[in-house]
Amino acid sequence: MPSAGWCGTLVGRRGLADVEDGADVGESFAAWFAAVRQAYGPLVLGADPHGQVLADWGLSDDADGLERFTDIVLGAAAGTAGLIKPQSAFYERHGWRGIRALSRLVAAARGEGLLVILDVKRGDVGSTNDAYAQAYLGEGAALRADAITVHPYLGLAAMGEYITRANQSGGCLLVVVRSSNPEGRAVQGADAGHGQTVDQRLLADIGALNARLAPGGVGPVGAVIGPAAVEPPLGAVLAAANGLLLAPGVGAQGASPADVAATFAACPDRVMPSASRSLLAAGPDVAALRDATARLNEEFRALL
Ligand SMILES: O=c1ccn([C@@H]2O[C@H](COP(=O)(O)O)[C@@H](O)[C@H]2O)c(=O)[nH]1
Repeated sequence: MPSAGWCGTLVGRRGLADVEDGADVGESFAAWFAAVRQAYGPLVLGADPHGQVLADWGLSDDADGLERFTDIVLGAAAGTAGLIKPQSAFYERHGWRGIRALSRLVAAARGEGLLVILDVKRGDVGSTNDAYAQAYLGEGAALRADAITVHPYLGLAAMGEYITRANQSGGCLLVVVRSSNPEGRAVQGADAGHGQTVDQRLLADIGALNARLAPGGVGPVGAVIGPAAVEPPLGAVLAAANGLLLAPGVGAQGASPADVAATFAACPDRVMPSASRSLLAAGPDVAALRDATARLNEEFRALL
């Protein structure tokens, strides 16, 4: 799929898959992430049109406001960041018009060569997961993203269609393993037997999946891990998962770039730190938002 290119640096996407120096970035999300990380840094710009953000930007909290929000965020992200993460909830609350705005954002961002992580946190029984997977991942998906987030409470084994589609289309499935909010600990830190907590067990299972799908490489199944010093530390288990790691909670929820570096010291090159409200506070001026994004990306680049 041809893309508009960013400042002449990254000139293609999966399918064309070229970078300036002629290296082949390959077909996978992981390969494309490695390329954008090198070009811009690992930061994910969170595109969350909270009511408060829209108000602060002088936009209406309706579909028109979402469309304007989309133009500003796209203008700031293109050429500054390699990844964008819209949170579906903030679009869904405006019904079909909100979904239309989200669809335009996702398609336009992908067209600009950005990797789009749609934070939609699905997860159901297998037959319903199949339908969600058809909606978001792979060729012909109605709202096609490069990656989506899912909850594993109904079992990783029920997620076959997400994984197949992500793997076949160069996408990524991001499983919520250790969330950024403290309320998640009661479940995520529970004893899963064999001396493992639930989050450790999930990472081990993700590692087994990736070992089968991408032996020796970074596989299509990743994890969502909050960047906080929480017991037990995940360290080597994170590295052994052999997947990409989305780290939300930077800024507004209190995590700093140093916290991210400490949490992911075992595999810094696989982390995708994400910030929404703290970055959006720099808007609505496109140049100011772009500068804030570029600065945070540089900070992460120096640490990870
Ligand atoms: O554990 C998680 C998983 C996802 N999120 C999402 O990330 C952003 C955070 O926004 P900030 O404004 O940077 O706090 C939001 O979309 C959450 O749904 C998370 O925070 N924690």
